[in-house]
Amino acid sequence: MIRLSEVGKTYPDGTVAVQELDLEVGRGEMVCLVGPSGCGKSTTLKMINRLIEPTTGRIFLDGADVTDADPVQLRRGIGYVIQQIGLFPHQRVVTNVMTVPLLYGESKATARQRALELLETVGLDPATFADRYPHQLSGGQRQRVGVARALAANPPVLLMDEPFGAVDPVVRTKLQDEFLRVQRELGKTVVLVTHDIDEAVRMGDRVAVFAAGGRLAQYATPEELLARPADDFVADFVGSTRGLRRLSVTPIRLEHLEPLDGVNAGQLGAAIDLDSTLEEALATMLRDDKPMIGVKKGAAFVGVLTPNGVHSALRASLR
Ligand SMILES: Nc1ncnc2c1ncn2[C@@H]1O[C@H](COP(=O)(O)OP(=O)(O)OP(=O)(O)O)[C@@H](O)[C@H]1O
Repeated sequence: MIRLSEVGKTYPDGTVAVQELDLEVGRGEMVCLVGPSGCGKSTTLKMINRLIEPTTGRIFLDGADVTDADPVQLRRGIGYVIQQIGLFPHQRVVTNVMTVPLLYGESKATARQRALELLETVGLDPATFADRYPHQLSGGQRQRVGVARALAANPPVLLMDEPFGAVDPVVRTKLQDEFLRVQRELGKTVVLVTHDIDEAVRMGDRVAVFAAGGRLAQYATPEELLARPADDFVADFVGSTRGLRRLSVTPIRLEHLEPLDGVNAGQLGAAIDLDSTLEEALATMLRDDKPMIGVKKGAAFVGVLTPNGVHSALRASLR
């Protein structure tokens, strides 16, 4: 869907922001670009919608070279969400979200209807929020409006630059969850820039770790990245607690469960779903102060997970 081929960007003052970058993002995939400050993440993102022109290399969108496209036309097909969301301060929330569909020539009634639906999608009750002005919203709510506005044109591709940056950790997790849900529902192709490795492994189907000068240090699934960092730089960047982080990206599997027979109900914490991560499982055990938890698939119990099971699952994910 998106392909960067030997893309480089040297700014006029000689700063090499990105060098020889090769990167592919599949249709419907969510890719996170992560790395220390100044390593070229935003530059890379902005080259995809040509807010910045690459110095070398080519960028393809659906097989077509983006440098052949009319930049304005190109950007209409690509949603763009930034941290300083850039809402129009003197327009109501609903009008902010309607802007792009109106630009496309949709009727006011259709655009309004769509804007109201999108507010609902991003978890803002239209009855409460549609007629407010941006300054009457919290930071997290404003960011949701930003996401709704980017979705309004129904673009197949979304570029997001630190979209959940300016909010506290609790709201941040909530926004991430909501966005993951929206993404699963709508199947957009997303490239998301973040400096937060936790956000990257939580959100990304794949994670691209950038090093200084826009060098791609590793491009892998979160599991792979945390289990097998490609070099010392990546190992250092994902941090010495990567073992703990792996809990959040490793699923529970049937083969790591023990049978339910013979287990005393008093030993069990609340049951969790087989789709949960090891992190959720361990968190439930700790919260309920129980040595094991029941695991369900739908309504049926399928077994019991113990800390030993968590350990085996982590080890198995390395193989
Ligand atoms: N217009 C510009 N002119 C010269 N250098 C620039 C320009 N824009 C960015 N840079 C430099 O290019 C490098 C990459 O910047 P970029 O914004 O892409 O990094 P980033 O990884 O997104 O950083 P951050 O996480 O801090 O936002 C930095 O060294 C930055 O100072």
